[in-house]
Amino acid sequence: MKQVFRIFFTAEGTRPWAVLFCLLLAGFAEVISLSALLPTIQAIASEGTNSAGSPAVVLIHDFMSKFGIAPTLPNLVIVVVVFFALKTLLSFVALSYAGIAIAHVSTTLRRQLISALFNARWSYYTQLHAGRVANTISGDAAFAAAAYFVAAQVVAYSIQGIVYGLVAFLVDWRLALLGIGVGVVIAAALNWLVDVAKRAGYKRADRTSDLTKFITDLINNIKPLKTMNRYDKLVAQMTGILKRLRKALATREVARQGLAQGSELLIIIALGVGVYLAVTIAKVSLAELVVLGIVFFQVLSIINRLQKFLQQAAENESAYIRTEELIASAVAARETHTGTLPPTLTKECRFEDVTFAHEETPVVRNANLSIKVGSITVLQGGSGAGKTTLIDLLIGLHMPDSGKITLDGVSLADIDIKQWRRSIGYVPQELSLLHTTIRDNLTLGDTEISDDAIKLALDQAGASDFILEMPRGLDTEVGSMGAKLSGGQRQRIALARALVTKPKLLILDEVTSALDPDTEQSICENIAALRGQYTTVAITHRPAWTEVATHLYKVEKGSVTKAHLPRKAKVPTA
Ligand SMILES: Nc1ncnc2c1ncn2[C@@H]1O[C@H](COP(=O)(O)OP(=O)(O)OP(=O)(O)O)[C@@H](O)[C@H]1O
Repeated sequence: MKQVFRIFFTAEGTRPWAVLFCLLLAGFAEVISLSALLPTIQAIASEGTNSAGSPAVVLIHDFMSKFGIAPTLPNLVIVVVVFFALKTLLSFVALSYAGIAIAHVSTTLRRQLISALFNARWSYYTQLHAGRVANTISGDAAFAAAAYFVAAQVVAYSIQGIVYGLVAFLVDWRLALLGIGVGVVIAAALNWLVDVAKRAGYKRADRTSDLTKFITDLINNIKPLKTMNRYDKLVAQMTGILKRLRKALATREVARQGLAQGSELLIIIALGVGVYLAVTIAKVSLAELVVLGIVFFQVLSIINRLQKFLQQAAENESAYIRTEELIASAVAARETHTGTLPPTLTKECRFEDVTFAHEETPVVRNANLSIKVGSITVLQGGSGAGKTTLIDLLIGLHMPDSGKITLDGVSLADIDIKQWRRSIGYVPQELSLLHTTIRDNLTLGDTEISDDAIKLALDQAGASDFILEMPRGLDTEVGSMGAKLSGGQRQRIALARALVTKPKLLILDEVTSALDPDTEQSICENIAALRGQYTTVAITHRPAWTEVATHLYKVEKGSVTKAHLPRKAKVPTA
């Protein structure tokens, strides 16, 4: 219940106080309308002034006399109808607004999540599961918005419940107390079903997330799994998750039905007992009995609906909480670069005694190296030696634990890191393309990149020929993660993507590992011909690269040493 109210009052951009104000006004209108009902029925039944002393009748008489309206039957009927219509209109406005705000809530949550994710530091992504993000963006955010709407309904019905309770007090306080007592007993008796639904809601959210994470992993690894026909054990694990999800859904449904049927039964019993006590013990008049009957029935059905909405809110609350948790974790992992200086690269990038550890494990130890502008610097070393980590430090994805990295003598810590990254062209080791066209993979949505720039980058990356042979050329769809292309074609498109913005620094991590020697040779020569224009750092063991390299460093267990080039760099004349 606490969470439900928190969601209603804190969901961004939903104007909870305006909604609450409308609902309170609606409640006030309903008190007037219902209070006018008692003298109206008395007048119709010609019961005279039997209940003239009832607080409800006093209230309505006072109210009407304030406005100079005589308490005649037609006037009373008008008050009942007008104020009931007013209540309906205000409730309609408040709940319609809350309904419209659903889209706003889900959009806001999604926007917050996307923004937080893209501003998080690199180490956060290494733990983040793509499936969880996909599940939250597509599913949980929508459920979370539903949680907000249901929370608004809970608030609306809570106010209505209070209003009816108040009217019951105005008619006959003893019976009102009895009715409210019965309502509380019914609510308490069935509350465990709300808890059951809440637990089922959390299980549903977690199992759905597990399922999405699992299936995302399987699809990403589908080729080896299918090739080796080894997916059956993993699919069996997924069946386990499906079973648990089905159980959570079944529990939720049983709890829902139990609540619906159970509360109906208890309401009928309570009404029967209430009418009997009202007639035999309290000896209320017919008019009072009718009004109390209406009020009781309404109070009990409000409790019924309130519990139903509370149950729904409890089910959906899990999605809201999980979405908030993911946003909070991404916000907590926000990159904390404070540098503001514009990056320049006219002389060199330097590593000065740089040390870095992943968690507790040292990966880079007192590294010193210099990447001269216009050079082709090759890093070589065994697997796990720390080459990619050195590059990640240069990009600013990690910050050194000690020592510093400088650009033209200025510490990277003082440089505007986003601007620095805008001047880097990067081809990662594990490359994967976006599921769109070749053109979109090159421009990455930047409409200012011209077709001429694209053509030049493709030529430099040795990708023009095979694209020209494709019937749809640049508009060819590359498939999921680029699966419709060969490994070498993907590498060349990734290289063209890095070159298309004419970066200051070109970082190539095993960029030609999937290419035949001739294609690799021609790419190396292209890069060598561009030596004056680009500063290139390449992680590679391929001889074609050492032939064009101007500097060579060996990386072993995180230590960097300068090495001699096997032979003088062969630099073709441009
Ligand atoms: N995010 C991380 N968290 C913890 N340890 C990591 C992380 N990334 C890399 N490592 C560890 O750091 C070490 C260096 O990894 P790195 O990727 O820099 O090696 P590499 O020289 O590029 O290897 P390869 O040639 O195989 O790609 C490895 O032992 C690796 O397990």
